[in-house]
Amino acid sequence: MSESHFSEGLEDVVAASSEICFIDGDEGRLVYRGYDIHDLVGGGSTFEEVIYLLWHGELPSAEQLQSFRLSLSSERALSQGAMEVLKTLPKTGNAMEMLRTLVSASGLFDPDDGDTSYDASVRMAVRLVSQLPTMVTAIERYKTGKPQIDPRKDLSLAGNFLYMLTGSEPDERDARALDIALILHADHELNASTFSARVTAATLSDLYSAITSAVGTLKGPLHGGANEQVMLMLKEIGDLKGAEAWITKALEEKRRIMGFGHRVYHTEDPRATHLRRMSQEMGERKGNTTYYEISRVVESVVREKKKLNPNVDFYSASMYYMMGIPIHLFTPVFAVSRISGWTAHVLEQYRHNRLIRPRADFIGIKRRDFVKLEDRR
Ligand SMILES: CC(=O)SCCNC(=O)CCNC(=O)[C@H](O)C(C)(C)COP(=O)(O)OP(=O)(O)OC[C@H]1O[C@@H](n2cnc3c(N)ncnc32)[C@H](O)[C@@H]1OP(=O)(O)O
Ligand SMILES: O=C([O-])CC(=O)C(=O)O
Repeated sequence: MSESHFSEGLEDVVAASSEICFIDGDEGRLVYRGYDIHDLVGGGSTFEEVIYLLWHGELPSAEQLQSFRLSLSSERALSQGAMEVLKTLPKTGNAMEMLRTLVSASGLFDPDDGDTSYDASVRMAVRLVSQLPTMVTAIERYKTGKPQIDPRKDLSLAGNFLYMLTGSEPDERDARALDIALILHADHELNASTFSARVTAATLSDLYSAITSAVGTLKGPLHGGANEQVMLMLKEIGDLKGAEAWITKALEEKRRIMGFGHRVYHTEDPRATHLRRMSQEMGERKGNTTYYEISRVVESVVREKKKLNPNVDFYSASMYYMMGIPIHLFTPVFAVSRISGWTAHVLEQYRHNRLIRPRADFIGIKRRDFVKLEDRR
């Protein structure tokens, strides 16, 4: 294979055709099924509407949305089997690893398990989107030794997540902020986790297997795991006074600054534009803008010295933190949103499937004479 065929990290390689999500990396546009995320957020769309849009290609009518919400909210409870599996996991375990395990285990308890039809996969997708928030909050309550809380059907997906996490009636403004964050994280074309879901689906493996692959891929700090690393960095910086010196030194030491840079965007990530404003608003409402202000200093130094823009993970970190979400749940919350995109992509893969199997640019030794064990030194 010649070198010209090879792109390190598959940069700019087109690996699938898709109708779901369009990114213009030069203009900084993110579009779900033709709708710009700025219009969805500004127009008062909801995460449930966006899930419907990603799956069906159209925004729902009021009637369709009502019945869609009902179908989602009636599938929120985890299976007894999945709850039993949770109890066997170490309480100190990494929350994303626990989520990956619960997703995988839930497949075995799904009533459609073993049914390889497309319709069964759609029913599984409904269950997964509905149950991921329950899995994440069940993990947190298990880790902290708190009693489990049954999901409520009358709340939005975002509101019910906050209710199950805290056990109290969610603040409407917090629920809407989370709802917007879920819209913003819902899909992003062939990002690493979606790609891994599609690779698994393309072998005609089941939806749970594909999503288990995706959760494992999202966990990494170069992908969804970056939001937790951002918050740990902001806490290490600690106060506004030392922020500029801290980040300048980190850049001098050639450290990778989490929450900055992107493979596709060469300009501001359009999601960061919303999340910057939301981080400020959340900080002001909760009476502490320190982490927002530190973030602004970090952003301005990284922009000036490295010409790198913040990505979706940078301002979501301080926004979630001020909302009271524990740092180790930031990436699981990303998964609560991205499950909508993952499932949309897996279903699209099933509809037009071909095995995904690239080649490697082999740089090892191609032929050697075998040496018997007794003759090796
Ligand atoms: C939801 C998401 O997945 S959004 C991304 C979340 N990940 C992060 O925030 C982690 C930090 N960012 C990064 O590591 C990268 O920008 C990535 C992984 C997102 C994209 O990386 P790539 O397109 O592969 O760029 P790559 O890693 O090759 O870096 C290119 C150059 O920019 C530099 N660079 C890129 N991002 C950063 C960063 N965040 N901090 C410091 N330098 C950086 C690299 O050091 C490299 O410099 P060099 O050529 O002098 O060695
Ligand atoms: O697209 C990517 O490579 C990463 C990203 O921003 C996302 O998954 O939201």
